[in-house]
Amino acid sequence: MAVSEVNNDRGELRILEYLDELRTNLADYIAELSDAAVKERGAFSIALSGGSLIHLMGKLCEAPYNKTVDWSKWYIFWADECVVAKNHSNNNYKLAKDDHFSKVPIVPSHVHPINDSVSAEEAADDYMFVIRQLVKTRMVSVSDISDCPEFDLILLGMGPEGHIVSLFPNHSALDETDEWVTFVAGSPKPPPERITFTLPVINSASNVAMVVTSENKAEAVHLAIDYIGHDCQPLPARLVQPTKGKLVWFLDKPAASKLDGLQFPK
Ligand SMILES: O=C1O[C@H](COP(=O)(O)O)[C@@H](O)[C@H](O)[C@H]1O
Repeated sequence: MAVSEVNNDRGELRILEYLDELRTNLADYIAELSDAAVKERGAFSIALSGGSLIHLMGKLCEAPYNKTVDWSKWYIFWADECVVAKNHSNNNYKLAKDDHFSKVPIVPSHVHPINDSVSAEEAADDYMFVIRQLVKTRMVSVSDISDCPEFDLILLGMGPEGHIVSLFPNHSALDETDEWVTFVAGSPKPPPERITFTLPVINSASNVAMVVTSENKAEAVHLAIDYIGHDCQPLPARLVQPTKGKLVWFLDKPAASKLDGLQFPK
């Protein structure tokens, strides 16, 4: 059973009782956005995070989506990446490829992993350059209100302390407004070196999905959605506020359990 409610300030909330329902709902959502973007402009630009999100989008490799989605029009990016080799278990590209993209007919040249053979700082610069080329050819749109790329969809997970991509609470990378991609050294969650989209890029996307499951994230979900106090720094997840785009939260019941005023039908 699903509770779907719109919270004007913090986007649309889709709360699913069972993980299997969440997986189907998420696959439907991604497939619909892909269809719409391909119809409108002939391409679908999607940026992924790592972690549990990748397993939760697994239904896209199954029927009917494996046959109905126009994979040849997908352009795939990573919203964050650990600075480790591509065959390392912490590599977000490897996770997505093993679980997902090796199973559907994506065009290999449309897949844009982060360079793993240079330093974190160089990898961030290099990735900005890659995205800039795709913006020039309009495979990635450009925002008309910032000079940022406007991805059709950015998929985000969230850590139990409210971090998104590799933007951690109270970290200076949260304040980065000049660069599209930045690097993080000494990440509180291993591995220590990462590269990440910055908030202006996330907030310039046409669609942003926050996909969060399990009870250990319930407090951070509450703070990111309900909390309006001014006495402390907001969680990174609360700073996800697309300027013109649409924000949708996909939550399971345990992750949503601390939301104010939430009632599941009996
Ligand atoms: O460090 C990271 O963690 C978040 C959340 O991961 P999860 O496994 O708890 O869902 C992930 O979205 C991000 O890409 C990753 O770098």
